[in-house]
Amino acid sequence: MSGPTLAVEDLGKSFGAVRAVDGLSFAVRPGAVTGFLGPNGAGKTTTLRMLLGLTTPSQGRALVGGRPYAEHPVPASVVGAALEASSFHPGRSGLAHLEVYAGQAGVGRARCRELIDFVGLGPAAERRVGGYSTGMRQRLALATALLADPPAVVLDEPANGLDPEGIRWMRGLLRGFAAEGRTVLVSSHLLAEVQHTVDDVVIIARGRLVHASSLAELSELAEPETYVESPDPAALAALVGGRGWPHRPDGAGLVVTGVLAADVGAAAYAAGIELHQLASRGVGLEDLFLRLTEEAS
Ligand SMILES: Nc1ncnc2c1ncn2[C@@H]1O[C@H](COP(=O)(O)OP(=O)(O)OP(=O)(O)O)[C@@H](O)[C@H]1O
Repeated sequence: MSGPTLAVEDLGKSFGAVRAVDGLSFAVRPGAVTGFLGPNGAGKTTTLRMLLGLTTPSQGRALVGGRPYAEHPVPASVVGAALEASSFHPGRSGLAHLEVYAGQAGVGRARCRELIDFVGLGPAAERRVGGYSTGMRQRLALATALLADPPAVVLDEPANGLDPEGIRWMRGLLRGFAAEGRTVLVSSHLLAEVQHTVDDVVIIARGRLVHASSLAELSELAEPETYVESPDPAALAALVGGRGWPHRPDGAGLVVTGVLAADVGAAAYAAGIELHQLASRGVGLEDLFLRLTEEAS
């Protein structure tokens, strides 16, 4: 299976005075999981809604396999989407909900039963959705997205409400979809939440693109940090300052940025400075993510 490329080109959307999406361009390739990331209110949901033909762009276009979503003969068979897990009729059972959507997706009841089991809701299939937990609703939304076995999947904050086991399950599922060649786009406001799931990242803030690359390339931007502590803090400060290394005080020691622990240790040794602590503190990707999105604000 080879999924379609999802692309937005100079996409924009205003709600009155609010510029929710502002000249956004990026592409999402098949065969990979792409994380669509940004702080709350960055414009992720609005972008996904435009990609799925649910919101009309004020500018630019959103394309699925080279054409707008709505121009596909059976759009649900091209992209399966789960945008808002709360938009279920509370009085319907999970299975009945799936059956309502099965028609649109062109599939029968057997597929609904198969999917409800697949997402782990088998025992709750006949229960009213109104009594489902957030995690159960997420699973039901996912089952709905998968009805037509689509080659592309778009999920808005799919980890919300899932417990750690559920998150692991979701991760395995998405990795499996990508391995099959499908296009997988998942939004999140936390990079750490999807860090172990995604191959690529598209980061937005205030409706604008901040960064798009593979996760590996993003990781290279994260600078190493080294914590170092000496019984002679003045000598250590003089050494670090003399080398021109950016640093800041931290507790009894210093945090040196952009320099490996081995290099700090070697310099201290050469200068005859005793160290009591020397530790690498890789900058978390989350810090980098925060920096990138804050710089854009
Ligand atoms: N229908 C609407 N009418 C007015 N403003 C809207 C509407 N939809 C979104 N917005 C505004 O557009 C901006 C982007 O919202 P959007 O929901 O797309 O962000 P998001 O990145 O998905 O955020 P979150 O992670 O909080 O869901 C916000 O300022 C939001 O208040």
